[in-house]
Amino acid sequence: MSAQGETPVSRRLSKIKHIVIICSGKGGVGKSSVSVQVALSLYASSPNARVGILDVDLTGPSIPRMLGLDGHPVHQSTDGWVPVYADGGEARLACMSVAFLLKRKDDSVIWRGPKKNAMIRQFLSDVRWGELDYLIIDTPPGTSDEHISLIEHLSPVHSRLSGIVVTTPQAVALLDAMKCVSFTRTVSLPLLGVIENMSGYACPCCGEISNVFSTGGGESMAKRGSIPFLGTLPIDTELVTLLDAAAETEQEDDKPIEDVEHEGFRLLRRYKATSSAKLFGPIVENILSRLSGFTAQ
Ligand SMILES: Nc1ncnc2c1ncn2[C@@H]1O[C@H](COP(=O)(O)OP(=O)(O)OP(=O)(O)O)[C@@H](O)[C@H]1O
Ligand code: SF4
Repeated sequence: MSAQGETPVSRRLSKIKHIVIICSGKGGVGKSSVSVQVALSLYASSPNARVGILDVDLTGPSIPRMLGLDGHPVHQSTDGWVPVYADGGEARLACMSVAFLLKRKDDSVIWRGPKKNAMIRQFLSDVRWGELDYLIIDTPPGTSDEHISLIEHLSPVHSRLSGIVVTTPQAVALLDAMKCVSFTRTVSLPLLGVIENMSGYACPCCGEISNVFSTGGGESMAKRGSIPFLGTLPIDTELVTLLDAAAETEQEDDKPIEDVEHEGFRLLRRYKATSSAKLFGPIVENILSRLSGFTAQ
């Protein structure tokens, strides 16, 4: 750290207004899908919004696949790694993930803590994020090496840091979500709130929400823990179709992947008009209003 308290991370992230860490107690509750929806909704919230999404789920990176960016190379510039832009030349939605660094998309990452820590430091200090309104960070489930590294490296920019906990309504997920909340308290990470995912089922024909399993558990957990509740998301088949369509982008044999109009562009164009975006609307409103409160603090 320099005399002024600056670090390579704080210098690199100096033009980012809000950094939001998305976590979950349990795996498979939809944390990465929610991270993508937060990024897409913030991107769509204003024609000038600049958003970054950093995937630190190092052993199970799924953000590039969900954004239709699988297979895109990351370029090195004299000023560090250039992120992959989901919106091409507009450069308002930047993405970085270990998946971009793997030779093959089914290669596995088997790293111990120190190597993960070094990778996360590099993502924060060596990626040319530039000016962003929001940097969304998708993390692995639970509270692991990745979370501890993130919190440590981000400590110089703590005043711009906040978190969101994603859970499903089932008791076992809620118990793990509460452990995650307890971790955020231990490391003094202020929470924007809790999102309850897969809460009921949205009928693809009429949009009616049916409560096939339990619902409301996330909200009552938030109440009990005195944490803001950001909203519920139903099991949403349109979202799955949308993200799966993006994931299925195949590179045409005769074109370099940078020249292919990848599914990411189409996803961005389509997302705003989907019922998934409408379902996410109240949540992104709550996030924006909580973030404006953070700035005022
Ligand atoms: N609201 C939803 N409606 C329907 N399917 C969903 C919803 N949220 C997530 N899914 C699906 O559930 C699966 C798991 O989601 P996702 O990968 O986002 O979970 P995760 O919590 O990030 O998982 P991991 O533990 O692997 O990090 C994906 O196939 C995703 O498309
Ligand atoms: S919610 Fe309505 S449209 Fe959907 S399956 Fe049931 S009856 Fe049909």
